[in-house]
Amino acid sequence: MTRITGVSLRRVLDSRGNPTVEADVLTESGGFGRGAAPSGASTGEYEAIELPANESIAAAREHAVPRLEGVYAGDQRAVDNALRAADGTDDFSAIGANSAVAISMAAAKAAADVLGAPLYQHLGGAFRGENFPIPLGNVVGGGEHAKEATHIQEFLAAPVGAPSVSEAVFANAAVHAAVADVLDERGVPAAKGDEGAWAPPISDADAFDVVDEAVDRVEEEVGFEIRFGLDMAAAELYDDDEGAYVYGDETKSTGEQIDYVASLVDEYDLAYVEDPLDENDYEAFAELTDRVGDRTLICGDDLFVTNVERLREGIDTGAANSILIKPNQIGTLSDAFDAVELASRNGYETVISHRSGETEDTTIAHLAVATDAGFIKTGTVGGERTAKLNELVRIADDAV
Ligand SMILES: C=C(OP(=O)(O)O)C(=O)O
Ligand SMILES: [Mg+2]
Repeated sequence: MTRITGVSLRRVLDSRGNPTVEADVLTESGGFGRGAAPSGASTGEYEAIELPANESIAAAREHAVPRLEGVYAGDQRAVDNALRAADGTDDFSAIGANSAVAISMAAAKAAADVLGAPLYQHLGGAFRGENFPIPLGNVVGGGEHAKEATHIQEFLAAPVGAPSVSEAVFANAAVHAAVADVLDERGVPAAKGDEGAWAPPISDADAFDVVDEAVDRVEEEVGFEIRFGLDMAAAELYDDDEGAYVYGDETKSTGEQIDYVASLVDEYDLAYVEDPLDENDYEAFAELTDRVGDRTLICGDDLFVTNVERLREGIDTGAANSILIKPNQIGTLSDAFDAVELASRNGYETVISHRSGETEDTTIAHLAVATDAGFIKTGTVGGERTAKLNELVRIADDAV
C-alpha cells in the first residue's frame, strides 16, 4: 500500500553550491521516493516563496510531516492538499515552496515505486510514453545567470525537426559545441553561466550571429531542422522607475521592445520567445502575441509563474500562446498539473522547465512525458542538466 509512514528532510547542495531541500518519502509497503527542490535566480515576483533551506526544513518537520503520515502517497492531491493545509498561506511562505515541492515529488516517486511503474506512467497514465517533448537547449546565456555576458538571459537551440528525442538531445549538445567553435574562431573567450550555457562577453546582436551560425552548421550535419529561441527574462531588464527596458547604456520603451522582439522573430525565424516583456504587462504581451503569435511561441514564465489564476488572466487577455511550467514556482505537482491542464484546454503549448539552480532530480523529465508537453527546457550540458536529458533518452528506450 502507498500509505506514507515517514518523511525525512535534509539539506543538500544544488548546482550553484547553495543549500537546497531533499525529501525522502517511505510507504508502509516499503515504497521509497526522493525529491529535491531546484532554485531560481531570475525569479518571478509572483512565485511561491523559497525559504532558506534550514528554515524550510524546520517548519516542514513541525507542520507538514505529522499531517502526511497516513496519507496515501498514490493520492497526489491528498498529499498536496496536506502540504497546503500544513502551510496555511497562499504562497507557501510558512513551510517554504522548497520543502513542499521536494515532498510532493518524493511522494509521487514513492507511489510509482509501490506500483512498480515508471513515474511518468503513474503521473500520466498507461498511454503515455509514446510522445516526447522537444528539448530547448540553452547554448548562450547572460542576464541574471552570468555576469559580463549578454543582456538576453538565454539563447535556446530548438531541434524542431529531430526524428527522436535522443537525436534532439545530441543535436543540442552539438550546437553547444559549435557555439564554442564559432566563439573560438572569432577570438572570444567564454566561461559558462549557471545553466552550462556559454557566457561570452559579447553584445546581444553578436550572440544572435554566433548562435545562428552554430545552428546552421549543426543543421547541415544532422540533416533535420534546428531553429532557435530566447528567454529574454524581460522583467529583469525592465526598470519600473524609468518605465523602460534597460540594455546597458540603451533603453527601449515598451513599444520599442515589442517592435524589437517582433523584428527578431522575423529576422531569425525564432521558434520560441519566453518572457519578452515585463511580468506585470499583460497588455504588451497581448500586443506582441497578436503580431507574431501565428509564427512563434510567446511563452509566459515570470508572467504566469505556473499559477492558474495568472494563466486565466493571460488566456482572457490573449497575452501568450504558451506557458512555462516550473513546479517549484507554485509548490506542488497537483498545482503544476492544474496549470498544464488549463493551458492545454485553451490551446496553449506547455514547456516543462528546470531552474538555474538544479540537482540530479529527474522529475521534470517524467512530468514532461506524463503531461504530453510539447517542449522541455532543461539545459544542454552539465550533470544536473544531463540528468534530465538522459532520463528522457532512457524513457524513450523503455529503460526506466
Ligand atoms: C530557468 C530560468 O531561470 P531561473 O531558474 O533563474 O528563474 C528561467 O528564467 O526560465
Ligand atoms: Mg524564464
